Amino acid sequence: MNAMLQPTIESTDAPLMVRGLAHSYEGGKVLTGVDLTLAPGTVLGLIGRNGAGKSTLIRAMLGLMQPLAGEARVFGEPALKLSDKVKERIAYVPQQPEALAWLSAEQMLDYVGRFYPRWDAAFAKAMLRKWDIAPNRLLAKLSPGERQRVDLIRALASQPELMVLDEPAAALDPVARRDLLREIALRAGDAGTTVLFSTHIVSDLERVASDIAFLHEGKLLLHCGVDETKERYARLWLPASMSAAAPAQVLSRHRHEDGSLSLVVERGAHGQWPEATGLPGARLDALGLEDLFVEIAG
Ligand SMILES: Nc1ncnc2c1ncn2[C@@H]1O[C@H](COP(=O)(O)OP(=O)(O)OP(=O)(O)O)[C@@H](O)[C@H]1O
Repeated sequence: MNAMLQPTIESTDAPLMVRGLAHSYEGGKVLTGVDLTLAPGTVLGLIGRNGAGKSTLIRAMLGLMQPLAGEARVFGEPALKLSDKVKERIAYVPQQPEALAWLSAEQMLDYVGRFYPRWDAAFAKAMLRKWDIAPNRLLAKLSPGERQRVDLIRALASQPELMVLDEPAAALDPVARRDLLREIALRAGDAGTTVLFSTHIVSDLERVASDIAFLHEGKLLLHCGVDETKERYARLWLPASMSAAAPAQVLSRHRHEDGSLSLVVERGAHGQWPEATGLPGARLDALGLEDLFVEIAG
């Protein structure tokens, strides 16, 4: 094989790796060429507007659906043909868990636990108590938030090397959400668990994620360290008289009624801001994560 075409060690061993992932539904294109490699121990927060394609990306990454194009690998194996050995190392919690709804919470956890060599039955029991789930209640009779809690307990108790959570906090109350974030941080810190979770809640990202990726218009933007975003991106405001000097490469561009421009700009390879930031009358503002997303997606 041509050395140039050989995959790097990083991409072949990565807990998750996708290249050129593209998918469309009847309504149109959702993913238009997504590349992502998750290094071991990363806690990646995937953010994007409703309908941006986060669930589709997650499902394609894990081989739960076949994308129209592209490649997805989990611990080096093709996602669509994962061996049982790799499946044991993964826990996935969908946005709306529905599986095994005819079992009680305790029955489901006992049953599923048999498939995981590192299953922590004591943890599962303790979490059911802590999160007020009656062990003998049927999953089908639980509220969406309770159902989501049971599935999160399942994921955590399996002590996976890779945990993928699709909007895990969506139906959780603030106390359970805080517990979950603490568990994620603990697992990532102590056991080096790799985590990917999608969310709309920027403060959750700031609390627990090491990295963020923003899914927008079918592509991943801003895939970088959470702390890095504040250093790397800013809002440049240019008065109308200077708008012709706006840089061509920007992440977003809004023209105001008075002709002035607001642009989200990025530092160059050597850490420099675009030249236009030095123009008389130009203003560069720092952006918090939430503002950054609103500027780009709004
Ligand atoms: N099975 C399907 N058939 C047709 N369209 C679909 C299907 N699944 C998703 N879509 C559409 O694809 C787009 C992306 O959906 P997806 O659920 O991946 O987005 P999301 O970012 O997870 O959204 P949300 O944040 O609202 O959960 C949406 O417009 C959705 O309506």
